[in-house]
Amino acid sequence: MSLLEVRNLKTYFYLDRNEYPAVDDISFTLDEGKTIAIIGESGSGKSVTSLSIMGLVDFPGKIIGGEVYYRGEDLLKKGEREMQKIRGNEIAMIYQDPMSTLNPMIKVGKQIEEALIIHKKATKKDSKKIVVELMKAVGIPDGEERYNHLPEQFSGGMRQRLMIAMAIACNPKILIADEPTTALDVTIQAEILDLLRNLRNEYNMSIILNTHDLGVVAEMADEVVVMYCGKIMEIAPNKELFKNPLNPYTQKLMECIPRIDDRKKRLDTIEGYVPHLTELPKGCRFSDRCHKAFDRCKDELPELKEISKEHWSRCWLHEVE
Ligand SMILES: Nc1ncnc2c1ncn2[C@@H]1O[C@H](COP(=O)(O)OP(=O)(O)OP(=O)(O)O)[C@@H](O)[C@H]1O
Repeated sequence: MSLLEVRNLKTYFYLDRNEYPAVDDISFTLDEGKTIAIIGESGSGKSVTSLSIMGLVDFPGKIIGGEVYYRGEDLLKKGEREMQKIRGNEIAMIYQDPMSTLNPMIKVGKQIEEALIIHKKATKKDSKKIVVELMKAVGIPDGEERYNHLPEQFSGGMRQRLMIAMAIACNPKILIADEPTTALDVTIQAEILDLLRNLRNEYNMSIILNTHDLGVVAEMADEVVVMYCGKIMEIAPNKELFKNPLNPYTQKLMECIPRIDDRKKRLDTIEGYVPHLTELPKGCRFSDRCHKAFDRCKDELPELKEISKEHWSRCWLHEVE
């Protein structure tokens, strides 16, 4: 049994009496100790997928179908109380902007401690010791002293480390990292990725990594899910995907991989733009921008099919090749 199994998940937004399929019937599994990367341009549904797993989708969004099995139990059937026990404790999330998680008015040590006191019923004395250890584990020395500092006294990279310390405080089985390095400069990005990799190995965590950055994917992921406009376009093991991208969308993303001397360039250089959910093409969602599209692509949505072992792709080209 996989640690996490997302099955036919559908999360739609409801605006002006219309429904918009932000996440549209997606399935994937995550095994213990593994990292799955979800990639795709802005608006493809990566964050909404993560929020759906965490039970954090708010109005006007709604999960309207599917299952999210964690250790065999469907999280979508759990009430808010049960989900509060799971969030932070079993599945934790880090975001692009640490200040969305850190309270600017509260000492950082206290903030990291909170989860330990709530979920692990740790005493004040024990928890302070654990917090100092956690700070050390994420690369913040002098924890005893820095425990009492406010978030503003830390640099951007250090705040990211604090957020990671908060996320791993209860030793979660799954860490969801939503664009964890996008806002950081290149050297700090590399340090944070190293940290995540080390923590994954040390704590035997599984990671769901949302990113635009294929360089990050190549270094971190065991498996890759490529999303576009709410649909999975391709899934494959990491090496296989980079060696043999089957879907024209993935191929285009790969063409946009920044060169080593230009790492900051992001993946938004495919010609055209991601259609808004209000104006999705009738057929394949990528058909308007696809260099290989033909008539059928404009009219009918292809299924996601296993083209070779563990390598799935959604494209009519596979039927004619
Ligand atoms: N609160 C909301 N109300 C309406 N639509 C929303 C809301 N949140 C997300 N969406 C829509 O859902 C779709 C998926 O958004 P999502 O944030 O998951 O994309 P993403 O792949 O994570 O993009 P990014 O890389 O920019 O974070 C987008 O079309 C977005 O406009």
